[in-house]
Amino acid sequence: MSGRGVPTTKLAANINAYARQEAEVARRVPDPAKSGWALDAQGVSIAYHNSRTGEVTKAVDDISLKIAPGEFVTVVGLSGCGKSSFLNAIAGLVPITGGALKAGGVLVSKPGPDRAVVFQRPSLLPWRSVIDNIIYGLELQGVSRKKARERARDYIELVQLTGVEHFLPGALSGGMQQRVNLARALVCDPDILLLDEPFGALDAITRETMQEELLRIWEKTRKTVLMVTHQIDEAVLLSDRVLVFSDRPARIMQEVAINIPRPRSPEVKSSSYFAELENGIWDQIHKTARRRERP
Ligand SMILES: Nc1ncnc2c1ncn2[C@@H]1O[C@H](COP(=O)(O)OP(=O)(O)OP(=O)(O)O)[C@@H](O)[C@H]1O
Repeated sequence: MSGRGVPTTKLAANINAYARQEAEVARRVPDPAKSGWALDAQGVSIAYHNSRTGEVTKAVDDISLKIAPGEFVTVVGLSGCGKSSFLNAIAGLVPITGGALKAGGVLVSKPGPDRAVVFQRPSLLPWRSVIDNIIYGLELQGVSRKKARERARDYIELVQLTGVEHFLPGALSGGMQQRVNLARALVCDPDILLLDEPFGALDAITRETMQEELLRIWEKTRKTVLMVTHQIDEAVLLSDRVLVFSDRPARIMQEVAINIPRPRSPEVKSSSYFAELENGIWDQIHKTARRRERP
């Protein structure tokens, strides 16, 4: 890093932040070192190069982050700061241009069944029934339709779609379609679940229901989750840690440990501790927004 001309003070601050993250995770997660890190990002940078104009857009700058197996980590930040770029890089959909990114100890170079992504829009195949949408990924992996359908039953129950499994997606509400999307991701039994504003397209009431559902599903599956959201209360309710990204190019500006006992229910939102966490995160985001507004 020093070879790239990073000032010593900046380097020390990065190393300290990284060490703090590691210590914090180690405190809350029983033994991450034994099973290895679910995600290990070291100095990750992402830049987009427009071959037509020659313009380079730096989206992510020097992000270091370790996520332990079974942790639920959420990223928040201003629109366009680089959140999805970081998530897409972990998914193997966007190449990193600096640093190193490992999932389950293996360098990420392309998408893989160990990482499943749920986007804001369900993008279901309209001609396939609910169950056949859920098993699509399994079929692509070579699992027979019979076996895939058997495996899908548990997940249909988990996301509470029993009774509508033979419906076409067009007959489902937005919330139900997103349940299908979640089941489709979970049925492949990924090590990491990447959620990019999964409830961003839903109305407020459905979103609250889905947050509760995700809490319940996470309790049952204990998947490692990295989620991007614009909803600060959603981030606090669901996560073990919330990362506040700076404005573009994104860096980790603040890391907030959410020490609310689990299992959690939405009632925790009315506690003063919840409000304190939420307000602290909002303050950071507002500061960044004000900086962006300045000419
Ligand atoms: N494929 C791409 N090619 C060029 N620039 C891109 C590409 N994808 C994203 N960008 C740019 O990178 C920056 C970060 O985008 P990104 O989508 O990661 O931000 P975000 O924080 O997820 O935004 P939002 O919250 O609005 O979804 C933006 O300036 C965006 O225009």
